[in-house]
Amino acid sequence: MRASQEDFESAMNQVKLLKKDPGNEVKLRLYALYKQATEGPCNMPKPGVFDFINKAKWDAWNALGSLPKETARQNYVDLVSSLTSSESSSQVKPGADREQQEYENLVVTSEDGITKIMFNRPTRKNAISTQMYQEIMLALKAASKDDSTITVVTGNGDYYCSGNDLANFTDIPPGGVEEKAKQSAIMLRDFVGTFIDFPKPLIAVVNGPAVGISVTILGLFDAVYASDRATFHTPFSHLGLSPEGCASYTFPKIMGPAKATEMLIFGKKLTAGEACAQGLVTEVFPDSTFQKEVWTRLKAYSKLPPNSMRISKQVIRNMEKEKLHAVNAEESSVLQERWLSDECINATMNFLSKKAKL
Ligand SMILES: CCCCCCCCCCC/C=C/C(=O)SCCNC(=O)CCNC(=O)[C@H](O)C(C)(C)COP(=O)(O)OP(=O)(O)OC[C@H]1O[C@@H](n2cnc3c(N)ncnc32)[C@H](O)[C@@H]1OP(=O)(O)O
Repeated sequence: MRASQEDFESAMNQVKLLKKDPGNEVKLRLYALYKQATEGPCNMPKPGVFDFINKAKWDAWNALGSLPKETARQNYVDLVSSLTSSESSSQVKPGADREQQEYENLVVTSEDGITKIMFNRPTRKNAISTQMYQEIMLALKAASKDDSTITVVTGNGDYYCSGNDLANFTDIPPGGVEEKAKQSAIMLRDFVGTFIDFPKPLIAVVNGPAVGISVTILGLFDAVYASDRATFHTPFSHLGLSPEGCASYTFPKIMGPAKATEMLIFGKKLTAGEACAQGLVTEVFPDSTFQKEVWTRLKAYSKLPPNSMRISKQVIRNMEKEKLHAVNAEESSVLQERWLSDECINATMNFLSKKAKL
């Protein structure tokens, strides 16, 4: 069942009762979802650049694109529910393993045996900044030790994730671009390694389009549920790059070398249905019932015996671990060179100077 008007109104009241300020990103998200749910797609003229507050609100609302009113209403109710439950769980067990760490770019909640890690930069289509890579690693490490039985990764807003934040290329340290490439290769290897070693069932709830590294690492998840609005795009050649996230190994295994070539070399964008037919996605749901159906199923899975699930995952995955770490190291080292290539620098500059989009 979808969130009713009554659920929506009750969520609006609960927001007023929040004890803790949820922070500007979340408040903007609530504003945008409220406007989308009540008025539909953004219909206001874009405020001037110096009208900071209204520009931020406009950006947040506009970022929701053509998200249907009902989905926005549901997402609003879900977001409020995650805020209120994180407040009440920290009241019930302060200082215990349910304690929530503060993240700037993620919303992490733990409820019903499920830890949910939600990418939370909707105005940037959830692009992964350097800080966000670190936060995702921290959140996964915490989830591996908490008392939840399964861990879910999802996105806030109309996108699941638009991949690496291309602005990461502009933050060059005193050691120069070579030093930046070296540090980035280490960070990338650690980031992907955290997924390879994750001990519990790891599930992606792909709520919208997914790009780049957010697609490649899906090969390291245990199940991938997608809305029929989701697409899967790895435009590495267009960006002068090469695959990461172990996709050079997992994708040919999952879908066969020819289909993997179309995605990883030619940058073919797959619909959710195509990705499911090729084995990258477990199941596709209509967007209108996506959240409801997926979370009902996940709640049922989270009640299965946790040790049995962990051990089964080990049995399924452990034989591959050594190979996956070797692939990860090789992909990261190849990328370290690629980032310094003219092909990559030109593609990134074209995007950042707004001359190109995917
Ligand atoms: C020296 C070496 C340093 C290396 C550091 C790297 C570290 C690890 C790297 C790991 C390897 C990962 C590889 C990848 O993930 S490759 C994929 C990269 N992603 C992209 O190329 C996507 C780029 N974005 C787009 O093409 C479009 O934004 C998109 C199609 C996703 C959406 O288009 P739409 O028109 O719907 O929305 P907007 O473009 O208006 O987006 C809203 C604002 O968000 C900004 N945005 C979106 N995605 C990104 C992104 N990936 N990086 C940076 N910014 C992004 C977009 O620019 C808009 O901003 P403005 O409102 O300011 O215009």
